[in-house]
Amino acid sequence: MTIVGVVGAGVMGTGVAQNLAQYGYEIILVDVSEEVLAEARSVITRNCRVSGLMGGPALDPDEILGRITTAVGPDSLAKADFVIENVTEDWETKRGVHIELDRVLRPDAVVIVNTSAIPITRVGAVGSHPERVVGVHFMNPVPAKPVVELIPGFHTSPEVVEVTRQFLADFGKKAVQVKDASGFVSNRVLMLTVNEAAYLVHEGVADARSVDEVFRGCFGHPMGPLETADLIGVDTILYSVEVLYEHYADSKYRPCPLLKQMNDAGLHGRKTGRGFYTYDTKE
Ligand SMILES: NC(=O)c1ccc[n+]([C@@H]2O[C@H](COP(=O)([O-])OP(=O)(O)OC[C@H]3O[C@@H](n4cnc5c(N)ncnc54)[C@H](O)[C@@H]3O)[C@@H](O)[C@H]2O)c1
Repeated sequence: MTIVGVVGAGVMGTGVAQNLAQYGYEIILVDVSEEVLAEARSVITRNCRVSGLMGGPALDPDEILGRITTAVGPDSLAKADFVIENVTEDWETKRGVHIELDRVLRPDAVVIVNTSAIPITRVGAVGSHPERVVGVHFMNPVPAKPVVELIPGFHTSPEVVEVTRQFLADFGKKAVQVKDASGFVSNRVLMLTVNEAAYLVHEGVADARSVDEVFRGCFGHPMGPLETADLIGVDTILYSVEVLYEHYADSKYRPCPLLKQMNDAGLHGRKTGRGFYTYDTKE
């Protein structure tokens, strides 16, 4: 039985854990506190209940949660074959977690980094086995998105890339391999778009609803950029734009002040019930 550690039980970690559990994997889901893990279990329960209604498979929450063990801190990951790290998009946080993972994991465990924009080579350099560190940029919501970006770092071994590609295929994900450049393919474009859309609201050119309506109505996008920001998390958008700005030292990635203010005010989007739009968090 393949054991998968999932580190970070936020928007992405809960999606990754649920999706793997749907395929019968045994999951150890790790975060910083019992409170966060309890909330993660309720999010997974809620998402399983609505899965069938949203066009996904009908899921029994008890069966899915029965395959997910939760733990505070990384020590229980010593037996994991794969670890998927999904912690906050902040370099010092990711760095601290990878130092810990390097300490507890078996040397042959594969370490998958789920990040919006942080270069995989930079993460690999934190531990003593950069050859087993590989990037996988999952899309949100994870169970509903069949394609991911697969990103080898400078030192990632070809064997680890192939083992990861197969592991992804085994839970229904097609991997598009891209090179290790901050933001990869998807977020070099998406984060610029969302950041510029936030500037339109910040400058009073249009309100959020009008911005999104232009993208949906004129271009046929299923969601506008600001609805997408709320789905991703306004905090994660800001952190990702900051990573791009710092990495490329290019002013085209200058973060919109409105994103900073919303982040400070706790308007993080769907996960906090309010972002560019307001949500019923019990949905
Ligand atoms: N939200 C998206 O749409 C999306 C899509 C693709 C990739 N990503 C990337 O996935 C990663 C996670 O994003 P998210 O949206 O789930 O963020 P999130 O803020 O929803 O969740 C992050 C989780 O990490 C936890 N965490 C922080 N420090 C930790 C530590 N030391 N040990 C264990 N857990 C810790 C937090 O408590 C939180 O539960 C980020 O790198 C992000 O850029 C996000």
